[in-house]
Amino acid sequence: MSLPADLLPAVLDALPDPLFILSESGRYLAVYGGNDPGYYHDGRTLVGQTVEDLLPADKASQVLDQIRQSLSENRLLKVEYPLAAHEVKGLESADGPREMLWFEGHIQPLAEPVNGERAVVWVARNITPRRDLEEKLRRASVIDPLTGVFNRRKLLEVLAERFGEHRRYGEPCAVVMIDVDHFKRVNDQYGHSVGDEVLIAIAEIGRGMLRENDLLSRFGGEEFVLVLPQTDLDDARQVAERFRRAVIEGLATHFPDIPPVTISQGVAAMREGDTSHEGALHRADQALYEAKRQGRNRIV
Ligand SMILES: Nc1nc2c(ncn2[C@@H]2O[C@H](COP(=O)(O)OP(=O)(O)OP(=O)(O)O)[C@@H](O)[C@H]2O)c(=O)[nH]1
Repeated sequence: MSLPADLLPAVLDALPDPLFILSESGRYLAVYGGNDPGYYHDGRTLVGQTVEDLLPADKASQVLDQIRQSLSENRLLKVEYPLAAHEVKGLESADGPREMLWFEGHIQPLAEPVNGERAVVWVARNITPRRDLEEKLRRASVIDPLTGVFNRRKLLEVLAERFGEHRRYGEPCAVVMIDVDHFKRVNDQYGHSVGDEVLIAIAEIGRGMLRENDLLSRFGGEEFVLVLPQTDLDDARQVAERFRRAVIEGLATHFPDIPPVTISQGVAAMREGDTSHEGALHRADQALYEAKRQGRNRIV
């Protein structure tokens, strides 16, 4: 059984995702489907105009390139791109989502020219929820959920990168290992949730005082690691000292009812002879151990 031919326009209009017929020169020749304003704006007003008339210059030129690529390779081309209604002339106040959306475009050359010009069928699917989820997962894979600073996995990734730069270009890089002193007592006397809040506060204090390229990470438990690119041992020691003071002051303000909480820190720098990033990390860990041994609340 085949569908009656006169049903075809209704079918095209019922397509869940919008379908554009675009000429090689970027003119919207027809628009079908995509009628749900929860996902799409009504694109019928675009017909007759070109992508250069309607889109910001960089996006228009990207669309033209993609149309030409699909035509010249004569194949289905899949692309992903962000676009917001306010970027498309004529759609600024149309019904539909207002935020920046992500689309997956499927571009297929048409077998026949239209008005003497080659053309493509461009189906645009709103994939914003999927992109949002991907972004959340990407963040979750590198962020410590309690404190919001980077996790150990990201730390090791960045340290390896920095070590590469150190070995190739001699870029200095310092590592500071930080451990909360007598943290078990905080947990035991004031409860685990107060302990958690102390860790969150330390992370916040750290984030507030670091440079953009510095990386603060939670190594595990009550241990944090700072990576300081372009920093030698002396400068790193000064950063650690500022951090030590900031933590004491910050925690005293946040938690006036608990005795002062301090941190011990081990500082090390990448150096010649290191065969991996593990070298500086290991020395920082040993220095931290020594700081604890010497009585805590100090930097070695
Ligand atoms: N609240 C809280 N406590 C944690 C977390 N992770 C680890 N801890 C606690 O951190 C404490 C670490 O204790 P220890 O390794 O004995 O060290 P410390 O008491 O800090 O003593 P020093 O390091 O020797 O100064 C343990 O009580 C752990 O349960 C966490 O995510 N939240």
